[in-house]
Amino acid sequence: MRGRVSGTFSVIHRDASCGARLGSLKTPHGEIETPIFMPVGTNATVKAMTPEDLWAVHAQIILANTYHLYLRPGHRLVESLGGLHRFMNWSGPILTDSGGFQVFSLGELRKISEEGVKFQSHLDGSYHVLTPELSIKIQEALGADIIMCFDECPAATADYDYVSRSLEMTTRWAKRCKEAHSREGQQLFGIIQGGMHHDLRARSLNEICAIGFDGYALGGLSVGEEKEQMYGVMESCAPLMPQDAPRYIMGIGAPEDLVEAVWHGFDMFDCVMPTRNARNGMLFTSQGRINIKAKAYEEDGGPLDPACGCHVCRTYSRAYLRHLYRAGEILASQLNTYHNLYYYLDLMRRMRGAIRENRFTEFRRDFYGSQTDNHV
Ligand SMILES: O=c1nc[nH]c2cc3[nH]c(NCCN4CCCCC4)nc3cc12
Repeated sequence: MRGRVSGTFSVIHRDASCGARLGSLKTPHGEIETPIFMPVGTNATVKAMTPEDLWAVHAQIILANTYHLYLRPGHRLVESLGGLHRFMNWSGPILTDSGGFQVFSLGELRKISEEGVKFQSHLDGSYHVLTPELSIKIQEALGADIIMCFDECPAATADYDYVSRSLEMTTRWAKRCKEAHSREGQQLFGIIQGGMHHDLRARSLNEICAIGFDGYALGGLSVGEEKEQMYGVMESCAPLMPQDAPRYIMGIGAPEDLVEAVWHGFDMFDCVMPTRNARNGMLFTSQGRINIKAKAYEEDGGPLDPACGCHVCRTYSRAYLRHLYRAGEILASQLNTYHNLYYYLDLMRRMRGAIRENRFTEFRRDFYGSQTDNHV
């Protein structure tokens, strides 16, 4: 069992008007400025983006998934070829999710027990058992800079008693994960559960923090709950979480969710929204979301977002992006993804600037005013 990787995270500045803070997180593959958004690279690729594109949109750290890489191509193969960084030619930091959430969102015929989760692969129906120990060994073999404890994410509809019993097992699994983890320099984050119940959240938070990890994540969110419930959990948990460790909310989220979470004092985020929406023609702009396939853009020779400095907005017209999408061209996914990730990462950069200048509360107010969400 490894102790905490000391001295990797420091809070550089706090905005006195709210919970927002500027941080620095050191990893074996580089230093990360927080608050930060992590593009999702599930199968060892951020879909439609080359590593060069990721650097160009100022990505600092990306996420990959244990469940997917274990099933295909296999963590031992990736390890034998030099690890995930070498395999995908990404020299920056990587965080891997532990697989529990994906087993429940993708796996077939799952059976959960104290040992772990039995499931059938969604790829070929083969049978597998994912345990806390195996999840840690897979993530160590992949060589991620930050790895996550194996946990259970209860459905948003789970009742109080189920959520209570589930968080207790997640705590027992977290202890097993810490016991199994031995890779020097690799950070292990704990995951806090408890559903939408503030008393259960506090219990899970105290139990996970008592074990001691290099960072702490809120799990069990963005699973279909109302925004008010999500924001309520953020508000109740942030003040209870260690001040001197990174705070990560898994699966979050839309731009407005990121602004709200940073305001409460969270540091790290991941979500498929910018990349998945891009492939569906839903693009994020300074004026809100637009649907590029709308007829309104058929003859629009202007930039996707006049306020955006990205290569796509400086080079192509909305009419061209609409044409590519309607023609089913591969370039549509590439250009749309490039812009959406640039928008997300530039939003994080703008939030860091607002914190640095103690004006994050004003930033949050102005952001809500700007998002007309016209959905045209
Ligand atoms: O409790 C969790 N433990 C481990 N990993 C997780 C990943 C998660 N991802 C999400 N939500 C993803 C929601 N996303 C939003 C955009 C559309 C596709 C689904 N919640 C999560 C909770 C967990």
